[in-house]
Amino acid sequence: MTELGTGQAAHAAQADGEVLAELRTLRASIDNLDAALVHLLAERFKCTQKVGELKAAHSLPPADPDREAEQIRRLRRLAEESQLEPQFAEKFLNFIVEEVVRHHKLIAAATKGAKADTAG
Ligand SMILES: C=C(O[C@@H]1C=C(C(=O)O)C=C[C@H]1O)C(=O)O
Repeated sequence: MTELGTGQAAHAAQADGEVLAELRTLRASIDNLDAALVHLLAERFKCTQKVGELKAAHSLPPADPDREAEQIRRLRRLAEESQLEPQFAEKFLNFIVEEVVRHHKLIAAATKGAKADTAG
């Protein structure tokens, strides 16, 4: 490898500095977006917790496949419009819904147990 002249070395160091500055700026935005995602997910889970309690109280099934299919169709369309891979949007929703349904099953079991206890 050839040695860089003083001018070239200074130029390379400046370019590195600019690259690092851009990386830092982009990462600051990524950190803000990740924080927003966590907050959005926390709010979503607060809603789904209430849905789970409502369903358990009225003996409704924990999962609703028709509703899920409708949500997938909608999110795939929104993803396409936003230049996000629809397949990724579908996978992401399925990942969240799977966790929600797991919670709903636990709530249903706990509600059943509590009813059985009070039935004496
Ligand atoms: C939240 C619900 O329960 C489940 C979870 C869903 C979700 O996380 O969006 C959607 C449908 C159901 O399988 C619901 O029925 O609305």
